[in-house]
Amino acid sequence: MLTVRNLSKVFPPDNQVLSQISFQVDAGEFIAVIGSSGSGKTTLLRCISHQEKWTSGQLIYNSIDITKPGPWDRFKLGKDFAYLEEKPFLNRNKSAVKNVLMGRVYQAPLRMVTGLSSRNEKIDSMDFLEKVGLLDKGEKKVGQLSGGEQQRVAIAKALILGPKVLVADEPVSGLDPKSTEYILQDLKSLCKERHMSVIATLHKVELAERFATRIWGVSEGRIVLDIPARPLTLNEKMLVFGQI
Ligand SMILES: Nc1ncnc2c1ncn2[C@@H]1O[C@H](COP(=O)(O)OP(=O)(O)OP(=O)(O)O)[C@@H](O)[C@H]1O
Repeated sequence: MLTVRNLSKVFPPDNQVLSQISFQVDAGEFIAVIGSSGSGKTTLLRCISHQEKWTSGQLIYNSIDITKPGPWDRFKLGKDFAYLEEKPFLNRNKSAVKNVLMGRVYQAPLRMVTGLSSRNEKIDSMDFLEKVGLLDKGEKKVGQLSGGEQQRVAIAKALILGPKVLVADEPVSGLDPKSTEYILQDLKSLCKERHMSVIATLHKVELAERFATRIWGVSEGRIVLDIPARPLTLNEKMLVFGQI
């Protein structure tokens, strides 16, 4: 479904952050990306989701080369790829339902500007909030929700366009164990039930081992480990993190 060949990224003037990365992602995979701070995980995710320009390499999505997307490809990418930043932008003064609807900006830009939404759109938005266990908080202002709840609103917002690929940078960083469990379980179910692919950085190895279907270990801008998810051996941890 998604193929990357020889992705390299150099930040000017000469900071080579990713080197010759290649991989293939199938529908329904939940890939956890682990690695030390500064190894290039965020840059990799930003490149995959076209948040960052590639220095070289090729990106093929469903047999189409989208390395340098034109306007139509960009529109399609906006629908099929969702990028969830570590600190996603949410409007704290608007309700959870309204925030989720803002994820529809591609489909109804004018309505999003005017702030009006139809009854059906509201129901759609509530459906997605229900999926992340937040239906009862739909009318609350986002600023009044906990960090974990806000993250779940951001996930619902990312999901409302029905993406095929969700790229998430540290979706559970700073969250308590219960919210962490809830969100990762959610993502896992979405992969299984909707055949969505998730590529997410996770700072704790045991979370990657428990929830993902595949683990990538990134070190110095390369994927040095690519295995079906299972408990890592000490050698594998050393390969990814160096001396531990
Ligand atoms: N916009 C940028 N301009 C220049 N250098 C950058 C830029 N973004 C990232 N880098 C550099 O790329 C390297 C990798 O950063 P990246 O954020 O991808 O690492 P990471 O593995 O996600 O780290 P962390 O776990 O701490 O978030 C770092 O040395 C960083 O300074």
